[in-house]
Amino acid sequence: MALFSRVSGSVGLITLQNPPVNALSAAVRQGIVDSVKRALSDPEVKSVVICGENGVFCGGADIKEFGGNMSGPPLIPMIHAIEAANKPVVAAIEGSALGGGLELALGCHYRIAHSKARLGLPEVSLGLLPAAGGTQRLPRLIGVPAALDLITTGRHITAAEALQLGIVDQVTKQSTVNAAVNFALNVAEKPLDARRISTFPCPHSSDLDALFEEAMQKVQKSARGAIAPVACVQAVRAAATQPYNQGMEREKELMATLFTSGQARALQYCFFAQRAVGKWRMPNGACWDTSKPRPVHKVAVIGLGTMGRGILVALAQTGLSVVAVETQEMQLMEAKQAVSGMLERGAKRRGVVPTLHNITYSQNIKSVAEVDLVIEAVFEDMALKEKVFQQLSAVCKPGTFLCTNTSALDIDHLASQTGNPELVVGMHFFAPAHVMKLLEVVYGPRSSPQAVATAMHLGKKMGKIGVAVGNCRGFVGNRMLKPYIEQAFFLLEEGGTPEKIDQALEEFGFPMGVFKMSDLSGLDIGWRVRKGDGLAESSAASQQSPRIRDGRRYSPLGDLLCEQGRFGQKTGHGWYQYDKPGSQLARSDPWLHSFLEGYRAQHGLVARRIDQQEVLERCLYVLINEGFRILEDGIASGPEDIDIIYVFGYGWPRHRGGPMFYAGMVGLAKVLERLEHYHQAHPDVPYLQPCSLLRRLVASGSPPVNTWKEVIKKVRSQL
Ligand SMILES: CCC/C=C/C(=O)SCCNC(=O)CCNC(=O)[C@H](O)C(C)(C)COP(=O)([O-])OP(=O)([O-])OC[C@H]1O[C@@H](n2cnc3c(N)ncnc32)[C@H](O)[C@@H]1OP(=O)([O-])[O-]
Repeated sequence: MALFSRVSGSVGLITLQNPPVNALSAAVRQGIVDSVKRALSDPEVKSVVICGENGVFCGGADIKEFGGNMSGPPLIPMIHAIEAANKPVVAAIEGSALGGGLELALGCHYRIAHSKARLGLPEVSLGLLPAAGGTQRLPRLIGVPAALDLITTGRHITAAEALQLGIVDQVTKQSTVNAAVNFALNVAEKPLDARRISTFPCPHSSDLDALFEEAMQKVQKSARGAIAPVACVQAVRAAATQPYNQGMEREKELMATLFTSGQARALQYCFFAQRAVGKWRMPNGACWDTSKPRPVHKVAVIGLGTMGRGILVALAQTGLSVVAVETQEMQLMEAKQAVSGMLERGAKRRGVVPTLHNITYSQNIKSVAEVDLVIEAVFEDMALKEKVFQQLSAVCKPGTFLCTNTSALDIDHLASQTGNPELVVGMHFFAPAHVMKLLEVVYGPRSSPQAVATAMHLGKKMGKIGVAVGNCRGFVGNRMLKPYIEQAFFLLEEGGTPEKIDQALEEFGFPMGVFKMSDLSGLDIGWRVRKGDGLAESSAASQQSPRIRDGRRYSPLGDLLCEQGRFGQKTGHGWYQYDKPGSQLARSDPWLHSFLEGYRAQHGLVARRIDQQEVLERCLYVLINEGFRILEDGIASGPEDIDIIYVFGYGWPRHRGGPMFYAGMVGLAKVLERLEHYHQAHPDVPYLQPCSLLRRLVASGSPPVNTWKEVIKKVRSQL
């Protein structure tokens, strides 16, 4: 709702009230409409201020309402009525003015912002556009290039930038409402014609066509198939080329297409899923309410390879005091130089002072004795990690949390190397760790809820999106990746090429296909794991057929490439060729194609044409199938966990909502039918066998993704 009051004698104060962000729900819109009417009809009121309760102006339209039947007064006429008012209306912006919140402010005649406020039109990240006049007013106010930037990226800007762009008239460090009321008193009798943004001409640059052509190419390149950024450019183009009313019609038309699109549903699902995973819950019911994090003042990072360095940078940037341990002197010196460079560059970008002095470097593990939490990031080798955990357990003060950055190894086994297994959790960062948002917080059967709460809290402080998951080989992300990569290898055997398979996945929306990704991360990593598992035996040494392991189909293609020293980008050759070791531009490699032909001939395989649909179905449905197994096993507490892990850690296109949401969009029955089909064709591939949870969901009528948790609970209670 919205509260109306009269302050300072003649100022009508309208306060939006809808905690926590004063979203424009039907009740709030009704409250604004009623309050504006009251203010305009009250002769004692000479000017009006609109503000939000509890230090937040407005977080925009109520996203929860998008899924249902919209009721209450619509936004557009409400904002028009404010702009058309014959008494000055001032927006007092504290906290956030986002989406419909900023559009409401743009309908006001003046805008005053607190210096800490953030403003923006982030609708594009929800698959929409600012359809309450935002695409038409903002270019008229700040010009086309700046408006295009804000509307197509959805980025939030500071009050200082908003002032510089001309979005706000004044920035204050004091009480914004007081400043706005004083401002309103001063402008009470002033004429308003020059303050109604919809009447402004849109500032024109000399070559509009070239400007929009360039903007369109830019968004199409970065959108990876998302339609909202394209619609945003089209709507701003209407502002630049058509009268206001026609522009509004175009905005409405484009919004109607976006609003009902699957992409908007997927992106809005991601918005809520991201917030849902922050409210983690362990199978025993532990969550924030029951488990408070312990304060962490001093942290240690053990091992300063690529991952350790990234983690160190992310920690130092939070302002925490960090002890960095690397036993090899050369490696320590190199790391120190690299980390300082990363911190300096990061600080320069953000216009802050680099936090180099937060770090103490040491070669001695005993220097971690006084820290509150350790993150181990040594080489991915169980014997080495066991030793480190035994040492940590001996040297750390009682109560120190011991975390491992392993990407797949058994957390419980590592916990068993220590005197206090309840203090051990996984903190699985993604490379580069100071950039990537995702953090899998992995609890073993003995991890205490407080250890999980502390790791989740520290992750949040580091700007990460933490997802708490159970312990199993590869946890959630890498466990699901295994069958995905396996299918890609099988498709190569059957006639595919790395180029065609990658192209199908990139057209789906991944930033890079499976083979380019594998070249980037290094083929030797998977090879080492397969060797450890006894799978990647050289064909001469092996007693079994090179294409079968334990009665299951196996593809030795990756192993064969590694035997040739082709480890990907770092060696200049992998599934593609590169100009030199370390180069990033993947080029098709004729050697690889003739190698594949020779391999097929050797194994009596006849290449067939594999279309895009088969690539997507086999690679993605098998990954989704493993996601259902993870849910069934209770490793992830809900589909949101899996989806957020894939969107933020593995490049799954956000506008497709994550693998589990996508399965719902495709139709669970269809996913099941295609898996059955492929499993029949490849009975020796167990990953293709549909998971029983998927069967149960289909049998229970394929309920929507937000109700799966209930079905899973029932399934698990019956076990
Ligand atoms: C014609 C249409 C044109 C206009 C379209 C729009 O305006 S589209 C909208 C354009 N606007 C946006 O895209 C802005 C979206 N919002 C944000 O970016 C951030 O929430 C924030 C920066 C406002 C506050 O960040 P923070 O870290 O302080 O807090 P937090 O993020 O944790 O959220 C706290 C709680 O509030 C909830 N909630 C939040 N916003 C909305 C909403 N609009 N609606 C409903 N709910 C919303 C959120 O789910 C969470 O609920 P929970 O889990 O506690 O039950």
